[in-house]
Amino acid sequence: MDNEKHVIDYNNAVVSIRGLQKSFGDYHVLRGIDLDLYKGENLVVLGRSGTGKSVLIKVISGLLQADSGSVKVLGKDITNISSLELQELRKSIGFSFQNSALYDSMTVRKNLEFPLVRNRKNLRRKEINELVERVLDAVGLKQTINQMPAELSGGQRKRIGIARTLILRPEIMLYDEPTAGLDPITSIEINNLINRVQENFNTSSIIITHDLTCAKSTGNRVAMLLDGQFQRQGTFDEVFNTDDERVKQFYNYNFIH
Ligand SMILES: Nc1ncnc2c1ncn2[C@@H]1O[C@H](COP(=O)(O)OP(=O)(O)OP(=O)(O)O)[C@@H](O)[C@H]1O
Repeated sequence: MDNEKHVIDYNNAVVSIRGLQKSFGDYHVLRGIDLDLYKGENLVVLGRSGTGKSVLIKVISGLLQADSGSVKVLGKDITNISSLELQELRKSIGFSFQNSALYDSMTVRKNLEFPLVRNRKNLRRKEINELVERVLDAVGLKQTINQMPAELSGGQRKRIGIARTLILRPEIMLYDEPTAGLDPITSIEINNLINRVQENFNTSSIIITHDLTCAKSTGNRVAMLLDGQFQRQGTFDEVFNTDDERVKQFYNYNFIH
């Protein structure tokens, strides 16, 4: 882990999106998205089911192509680069999937080694072992190194999934529903982990969630997708301090505590 003090640089956008549009057939999902993710910040993206939150982070990570608009990631417009450049850029982006995406037939150690063996081919065995132990320590699960995913709880699997993403030291982390399907106490552990990752790995993150406790405890800023656009952005309190019925309804249905 890095010991340097974590700071958010609001003059430096690591992701900068303007006028992003994305449709599937007649369904116009993203209708002119403008969004900045600043260096070192945790930005929470909220929105009802089906509003396009996952589509947005798939576009940012190059898994889906935008129809129009610009999507700059670490200074490069990914709508306008070669597939080789995109491949290179994607090494700086960590994607934490909703289902943790672990390989069931591999131990925790092998799961964590997998991205290293694939992406950093000249590492020595000792270096691989050290990197694996370091990320396991960062997520507080050193004792699980020889276990199989099936032997872990849902919260532990989630943490191993995050560790596997962190092992390549991404500059940008994209978390898709990090607390989905977890009980409230395990969810709080994941929220704390997201904050520790921000502090200790100096990441800039987009966190997609329905969980307003997660949004409140991890988000330096919150952006809410409404009708295909970010119509509200600001601190948690700024976003929800409104008479907009759509926002009030979202709050009332999603806030547990
Ligand atoms: N590859 C695809 N092909 C066709 N339609 C798609 C595709 N991906 C997403 N969609 C549609 O785009 C819309 C937005 O999907 P998305 O998964 O981004 O929603 P979401 O906001 O992440 O929802 P949830 O909170 O339920 O995960 C949905 O109606 C979905 O069916």
